[in-house]
Amino acid sequence: MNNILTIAMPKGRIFEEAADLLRKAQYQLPPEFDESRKLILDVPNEQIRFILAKPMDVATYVEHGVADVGIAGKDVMLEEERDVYEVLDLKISECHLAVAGLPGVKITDVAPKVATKYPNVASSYFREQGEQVEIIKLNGSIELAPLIGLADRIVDIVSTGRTLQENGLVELEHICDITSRLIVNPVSYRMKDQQIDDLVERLSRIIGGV
Ligand SMILES: Nc1ncnc2c1ncn2[C@@H]1O[C@H](COP(=O)(O)OP(=O)(O)OP(=O)(O)O)[C@@H](O)[C@H]1O
Ligand SMILES: O=P(O)(O)OC[C@H]1O[C@H](OP(=O)(O)OP(=O)(O)O)[C@H](O)[C@@H]1O
Repeated sequence: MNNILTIAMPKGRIFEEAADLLRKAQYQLPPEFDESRKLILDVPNEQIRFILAKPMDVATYVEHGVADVGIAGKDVMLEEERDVYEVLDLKISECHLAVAGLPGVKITDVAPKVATKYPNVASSYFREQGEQVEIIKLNGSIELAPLIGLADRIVDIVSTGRTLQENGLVELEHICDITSRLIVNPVSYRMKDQQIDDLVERLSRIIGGV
């Protein structure tokens, strides 16, 4: 194992907040970080490499050890059980998972349809509630499903509530709060303990506001 610490960064909406956190923790970031289309970026004269992945895939890179650490939403961690350590709540990209639907609709089906990007989270939530449902997996624009008659309800991320509101939907049940987490490959944690402890400590100081 080499001495370069590879950090898997999620592209998309977490990216900016995560990069800000690293900058505040005095990490030097690659000069072309914000505007490049490159997917592997090294920091000159530092033992750090960044890879840019889809948010849903970050834990896959970390689990397979091609990235030592990564930043992933708790929603992703709940949906796909991964053999990684979740070491720090970064308290960024705050949102929550909720059940939503059209207001005032009485569901009479034995197994109402639930559309979601999170089939495992949704299945276990309704199982715990003792409700039988049929899960329909979608990859985005989840709010469309009840509007067009594909599903009776949805399980999705809510942040400002704007998407629900503008589509005439209401939140019915709060499932859990979501933030982004720092995740670590178990072997890397043993082999690169100093670099990873340093990262955790520096980030903790920023998150804790010290
Ligand atoms: N509206 C939101 N507000 C705040 N955080 C969000 C919101 N939607 C998602 N998140 C968090 O950000 C993470 C990444 O979301 P993002 O939309 O960038 O990726 P994605 O869902 O894979 O989108 P896409 O498939 O369009 O790339 C999610 O896993 C979740 O933790
Ligand atoms: O409460 P709000 O602030 O409106 O945010 C919630 C929306 O954000 C996410 O969608 P995203 O923008 O990632 O698009 P998607 O439909 O492609 O998943 C999520 O799936 C909701 O649709």
